[in-house]
Amino acid sequence: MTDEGGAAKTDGKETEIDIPISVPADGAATGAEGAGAAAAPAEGAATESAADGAPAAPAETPADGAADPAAPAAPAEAPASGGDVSADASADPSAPAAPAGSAETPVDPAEPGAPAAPADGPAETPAAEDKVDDTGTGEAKPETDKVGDGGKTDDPKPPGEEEPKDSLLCVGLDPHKSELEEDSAEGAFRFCQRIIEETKDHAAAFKPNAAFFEVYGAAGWEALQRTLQLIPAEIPIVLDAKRGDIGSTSEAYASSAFQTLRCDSVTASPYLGGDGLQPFLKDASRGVWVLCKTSNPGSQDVQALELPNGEPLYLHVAKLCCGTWAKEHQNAGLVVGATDVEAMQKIRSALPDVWFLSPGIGAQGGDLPKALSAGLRSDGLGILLPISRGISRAESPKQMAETFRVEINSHRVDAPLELGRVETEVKHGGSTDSKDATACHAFEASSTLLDFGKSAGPGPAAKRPSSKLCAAWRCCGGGKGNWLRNSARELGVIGDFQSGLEAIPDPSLRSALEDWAQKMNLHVQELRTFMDGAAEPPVPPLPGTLEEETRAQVTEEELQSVRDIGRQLASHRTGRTTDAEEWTDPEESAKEVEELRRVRRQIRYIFGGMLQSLPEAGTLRVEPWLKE
Ligand SMILES: O=c1ccn([C@@H]2O[C@H](COP(=O)(O)O)[C@@H](O)[C@H]2O)c(=O)[nH]1
Repeated sequence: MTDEGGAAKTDGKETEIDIPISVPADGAATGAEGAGAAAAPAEGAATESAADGAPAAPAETPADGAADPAAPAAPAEAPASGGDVSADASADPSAPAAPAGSAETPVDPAEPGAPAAPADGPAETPAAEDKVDDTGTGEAKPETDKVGDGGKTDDPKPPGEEEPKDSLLCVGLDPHKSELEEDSAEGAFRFCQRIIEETKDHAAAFKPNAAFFEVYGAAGWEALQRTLQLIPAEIPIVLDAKRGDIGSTSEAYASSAFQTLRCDSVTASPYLGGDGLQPFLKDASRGVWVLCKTSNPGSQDVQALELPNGEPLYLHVAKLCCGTWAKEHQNAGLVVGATDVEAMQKIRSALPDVWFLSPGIGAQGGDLPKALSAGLRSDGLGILLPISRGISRAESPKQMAETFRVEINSHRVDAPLELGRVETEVKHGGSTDSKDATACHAFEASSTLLDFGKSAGPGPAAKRPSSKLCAAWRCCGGGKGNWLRNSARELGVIGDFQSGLEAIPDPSLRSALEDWAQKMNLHVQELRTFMDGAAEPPVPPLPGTLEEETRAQVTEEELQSVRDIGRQLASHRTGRTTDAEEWTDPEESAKEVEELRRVRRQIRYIFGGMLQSLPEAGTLRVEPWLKE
């Protein structure tokens, strides 16, 4: 699932894909959405019976489902109204669709190309005509009819104009028997109907777990199919079925998940190897979430085994999967439980762009802030957080979904800085200078912004370099209203350019950074005036005009100056000077010196011969010329 995974279309709307199966919609989250932070889950709890991590979600008893502490039964009558949830098509690159993300090819956070897994955008679904009739009626159901009301929305917006969902929350649909009003397939269906209806405005994706339907036999399977049809067409579906078998059997599993059930992505086990996953991976418009480091305590038993090279098995799986098996379409994401922050960090360091599906928040006790800090990509995306009981068992699933979404988003603001700190820690071999890291992060963000700004512009999301950051810069030159708002919102992520600069000891570097920060803050201010409606964004210059050329030149110059600052900053970080020679890799320079010596020998040989043959040769002194 890479952000570049291409445009994904669902229901006629284009979105950029980042991940394999449609992911969360738009990027940037600002804490401003509502504060209400949900209480952070108990730290470190990784057992199911541990503290309940969800804001106010009841802790789970060991035996799932059985002794459920008075879980409020879900009223079953909620009508399935259509989805008016819109996937972010504009700013985001990353709507979850399929997991994306390649191992070795870091996708540009800001953009481009999130790992094929949860793609930054809904994965394409097959055309309606191609769909297999799964209704038993003999009629193929058009994709838009996935929504309970026939796919209609109250206020349909033209493609590209939808409001961003701005969520990384994946609502789990796990109809535990103990939570049903009626222990039957119909009871399971009604439970899901209510959850979908109440949470769809906050869900970046839905994740039904097949087990809870299969338990009711044929009627349960039918309930699953009916449930899937209630999910608004623009919200991607992660089928949690943990498939994977020998290739020929996986073909049937893949066909069941993608054609029969029309899900956008599916969870699968890596332990049968690449051939067992290929049937799921071969369709670029679908995604696979490969079980990498699961959220249960027993994941330590096998997944964490240490390989001879010192690497845990899960890390090897992650690299193999995203770097080799899913290389072609980058449509694999990784299931990395939010209960193991260390594993999240390790995998994130190795695979900066891959999407994670990270269950474990809520009933399993995962620590949300820590998980986000460890797993978010530097663009504030890259994780889908599936939460089932933490939402379904709340008195109001609707409110709980909102609380989770807001809570998650509030951490997305800080996480990149925190990531920067972690990176710096690594680079410094353990010593931490978080202020310095803050500056580094800010620099990186701005440099990305400039890079993307150069090619950004209004137009179909899939054609833009995706990213929120790009919009931020260039939107001064004329994004559409929606895009502009998104951009400005996204600036919340990188808005405080000043922070930490006073900690830079080198006065010239500090002053360069301050100049740059001032400039970036002016852009932020300008964007805010557009956002407030106090000013209209300027009409973008026509391509090829003098104004356009001047703008391009200014951008190029600024880009250069930001790069210079970057070099200084890196120099400050590493303790090396910016002197070009000292930056040279010693091995490389040894090779270069050797090559120069070889060339010099040749010159000496050729010219020496020529000179010797000249009549004046006897009076010429060649050696000094040929000395170093
Ligand atoms: O590592 C994994 C993989 C999958 N799951 C599934 O996610 C949900 C979690 O439910 P909660 O109620 O939010 O704990 C459930 O369907 C699991 O089977 C997981 O938990 N961990």
